[in-house]
Amino acid sequence: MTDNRYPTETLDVTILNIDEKGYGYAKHVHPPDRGSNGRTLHIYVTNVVPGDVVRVTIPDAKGRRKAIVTYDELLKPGPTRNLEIPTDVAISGGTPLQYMNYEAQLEYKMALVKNFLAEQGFDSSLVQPIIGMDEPTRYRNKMELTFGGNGELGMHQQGNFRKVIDLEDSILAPHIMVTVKKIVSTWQKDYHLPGYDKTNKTGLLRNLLLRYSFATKELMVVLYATEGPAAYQTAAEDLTQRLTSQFDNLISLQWMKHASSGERIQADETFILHGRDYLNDELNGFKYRIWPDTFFQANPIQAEKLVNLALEMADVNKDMHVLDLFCGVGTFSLPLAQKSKALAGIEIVENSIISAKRNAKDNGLNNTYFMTADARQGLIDLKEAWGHPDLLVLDPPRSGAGGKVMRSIGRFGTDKVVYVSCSPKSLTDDLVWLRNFGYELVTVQPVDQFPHTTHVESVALLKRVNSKMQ
Ligand SMILES: C[S@@+](CC[C@H](N)C(=O)[O-])C[C@H]1O[C@@H](n2cnc3c(N)ncnc32)[C@H](O)[C@@H]1O
Repeated sequence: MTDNRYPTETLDVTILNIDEKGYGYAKHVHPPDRGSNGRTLHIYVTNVVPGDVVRVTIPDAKGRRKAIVTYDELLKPGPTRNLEIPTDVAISGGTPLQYMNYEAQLEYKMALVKNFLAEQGFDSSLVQPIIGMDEPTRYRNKMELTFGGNGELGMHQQGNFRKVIDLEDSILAPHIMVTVKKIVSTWQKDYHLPGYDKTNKTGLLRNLLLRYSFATKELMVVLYATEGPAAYQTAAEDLTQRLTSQFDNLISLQWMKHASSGERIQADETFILHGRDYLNDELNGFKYRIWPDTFFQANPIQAEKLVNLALEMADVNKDMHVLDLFCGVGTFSLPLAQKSKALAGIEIVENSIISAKRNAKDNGLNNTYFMTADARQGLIDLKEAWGHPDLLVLDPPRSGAGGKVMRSIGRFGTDKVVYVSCSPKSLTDDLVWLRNFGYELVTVQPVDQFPHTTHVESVALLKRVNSKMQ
């Protein structure tokens, strides 16, 4: 029911800045009157850049303090707007910065890293100029698409997890993935297969995972559905035919049953429709086997730079024992092992450790020791099983390592720590812990791992300057 005291208002506002989630911020102070008492309305707008003047429609404007909206009309573009991108393109949650020119995106990310560190009293001049991409498009080796309830196949709308925007094309996806997407969408329509409706929890098709190795050219296609393929035999065979006839490099086509209502993409049962269940990839000259659920760096061009930076900061030699905490399938471990005396890796996902061991073997490395464990417990057990490292490299998930793990690292007391982070906020929080244990921040190198998104990766080097224990 509409509240007549607070009618819908149309406002022309100027975007002041872009927040850390990619929303443009504008504010509107209502003129003092009976309805609002001069109250400020904070407006968060999608698809904008700083300085844009946009017209927005806000329901119940005077009754709110905050509104998240998409603009109706761009009245004047801001100075950093990339005018080559059409302004009427609906934007998915994946690329909130795509309307900003690339130089400005890099500046925005530099400022994020510097500001988070400065807020906690670190010297922001230690932050080196960000390393961007020469060609910042179509860089992803993995795309996870979602089927919507109305025949869409694409990405979630920014700020609305229930709405899927059909993906005609994506600035992030290699052309081959866009072609696969089109074939799968046509196939879905031809067989009238319903997409999964998250609200009613009905429908068949849930997600489409695409992996493509730029190095080996191998292509993997994985379909997630609420049922297995048995009742859809003809459709499944035809999908196989459509894809294999188009792509000689399709080395894996899998149908995964995912029956539970949980949002996280997962497989209760695997059905291989074509080829094998993994893909071969390469990074920094090392070979990796990647399964559908294996974590692997998604931008290989920037990931190679990241690994090289970590190696440079680590400055390892053949006398050193190195620990790679949160090691995954060994992206940092293998290059570190090649240059050191011995390397240990700790990781919580058992399949990743199985894969890391195999990857070490496939690459002829025999000085590695991999352990499936939670980071904190792993640090305790490692000393017993393997000894004390000279250097610790860590690459935790976006949420950071957290206080308990950082305190354990502080007590562990290696002379040098190389911290690879995908969130400047959690990096800063974790570095505060290390500072309390007598570590000094030497340098921070941001890397733009994901152009057009708000994410920024950083590699930080820390040295222990006193052994003060907390
Ligand atoms: C950002 S990824 C880095 C992986 C690896 N360094 C790479 O580049 O491929 C973070 C890794 O931490 C692992 N992880 C998450 N929580 C963990 C925990 N509590 N203990 C150990 N590993 C954990 C994840 O499974 C994931 O492989």
